[in-house]
Amino acid sequence: MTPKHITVLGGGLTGLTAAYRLAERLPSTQVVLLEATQRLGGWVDSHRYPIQYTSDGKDIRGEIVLEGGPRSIRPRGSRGAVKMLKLLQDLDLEGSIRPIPNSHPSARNRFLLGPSGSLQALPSSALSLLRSPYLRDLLFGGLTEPFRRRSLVLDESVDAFFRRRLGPAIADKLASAMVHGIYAADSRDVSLRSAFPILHEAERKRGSIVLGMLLGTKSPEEKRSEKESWDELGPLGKEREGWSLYGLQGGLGTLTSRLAERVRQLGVEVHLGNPVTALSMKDTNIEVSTSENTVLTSRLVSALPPHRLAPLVTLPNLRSNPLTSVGVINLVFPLPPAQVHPAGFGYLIPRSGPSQNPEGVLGVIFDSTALDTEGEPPVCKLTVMMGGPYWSSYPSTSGRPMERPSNPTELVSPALQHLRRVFPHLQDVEPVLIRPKLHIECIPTYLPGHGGRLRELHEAISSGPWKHKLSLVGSGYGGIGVNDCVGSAEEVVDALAQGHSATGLERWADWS
Ligand SMILES: C=Cc1c2[nH]c(c1C)Cc1[nH]c(c(CCC(=O)O)c1C)Cc1[nH]c(c(C)c1CCC(=O)O)Cc1[nH]c(c(C)c1C=C)C2
Repeated sequence: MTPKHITVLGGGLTGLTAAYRLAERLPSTQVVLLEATQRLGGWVDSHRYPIQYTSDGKDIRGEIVLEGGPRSIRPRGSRGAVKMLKLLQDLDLEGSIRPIPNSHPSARNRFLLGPSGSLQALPSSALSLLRSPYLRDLLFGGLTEPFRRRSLVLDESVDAFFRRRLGPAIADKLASAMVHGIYAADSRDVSLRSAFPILHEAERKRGSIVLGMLLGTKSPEEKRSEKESWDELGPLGKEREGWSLYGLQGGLGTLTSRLAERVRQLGVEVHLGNPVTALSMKDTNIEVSTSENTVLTSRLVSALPPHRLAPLVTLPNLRSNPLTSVGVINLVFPLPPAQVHPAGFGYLIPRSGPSQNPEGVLGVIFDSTALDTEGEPPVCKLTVMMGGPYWSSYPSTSGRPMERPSNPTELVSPALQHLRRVFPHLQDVEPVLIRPKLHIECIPTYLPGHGGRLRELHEAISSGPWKHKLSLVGSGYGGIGVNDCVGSAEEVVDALAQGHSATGLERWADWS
């Protein structure tokens, strides 16, 4: 039966996608969207800024886009990748897609910051591997990896997995940096199976990562259904094969703004500044109390981070994962990027001690060459990402807790200090624009055992008072990427629109 009334909790990308699809696919259902803050869009944070400076006696003016949160989207890899492109098509945003081709410097040139403070290119081809400082570690790790024994443990940390299969050098240098760049967390804390399921599957099915990558891990049925869903996108499904990543004109905020617009056009009741204070059952309905009013609803779709839902419901495992906080500092220098850094995506910094990395920086993005900046003045845009595991000791593996600043402006001086050490050319150049942001508890750290805990949560919803009433979506559960978030919302709405019930956690029902 079609629910009469559905309330979506949380107005970030996931909640907006859920509200939009519900309103579109269930036109006779009243959809309400409750957002605690005064703004829709969540961690997506794109802004346009005017820029003006003088260079060689010339007055330079223009506008630039800065991203304080996620900035690019992968056109492959996760279940949500195809759903994201379909969403962009349905929102008439196909023309705003700015692809980064596979041949673009940002796809090919990715760096690690070495212990001596110099940039080391990550190999992107067989030839570049031969010149890579990681040649020995990668060759030794890669050649011996297929002969290493499988683990009997159900889940382990990313660090333990890489150490076991590829040796300590790869675990310390590459894996720790990769986890900094995605989870802003310590690789010793993050579950391999939840964060990189493809690597877990490669070992389980082929006994080796190398063989898994060479031979693949998907069944013919899985490959066929994946191909069918890409084909449904029409020519775009083919075009995206040539892309490494894509952005959107105006930044990812273009997507959340369009969603917000459509949600309102479709008649969704949007309440801002309205945090939920209590949830309780009233016969077959749920009473949702907020600081302002009370709504009686037949179903809830929660896009809240699990720890925010935890005080409102009696369900297990909602507080099991810690969250990391990240300092994101956008800096704009009045110089052409080529005078500062090599063209490329940016660099990540492996786990390092206070003498090498006193500021606790995780990585730096070369925004001017990482994404399409057509039409912008020739400035050098850099984003310094800092904090994460260096600001927390949970579960105490980082070993060097630094105090998290309380005010974003405190991030500026360490970010500049770091950049001027790596790029001495910036020593005497003042930025023309600085935008520091402190994202408190923005990314969940999926600890080992996360999948098993999601199974318990799924069972608790399916068998208790929340049965047929509550769906969970968003980055707290099945993936932190923008594709994952959109994918989770789409899957739940698909089920509801077909008259099924969905906890949103069905994928974990058979986790063992
Ligand atoms: C606020 C900081 C974020 C950090 N990680 C994420 C955010 C929002 C989430 C994230 N970052 C990446 C992925 C994987 C790709 C995906 O599924 O979308 C996720 C989920 C990869 C990534 N990391 C950085 C960029 C620019 C990208 C996208 C490009 C790519 O996939 O190759 C840079 C970066 N992000 C963080 C740090 C510390 C960092 C350092 C340079 C944390």
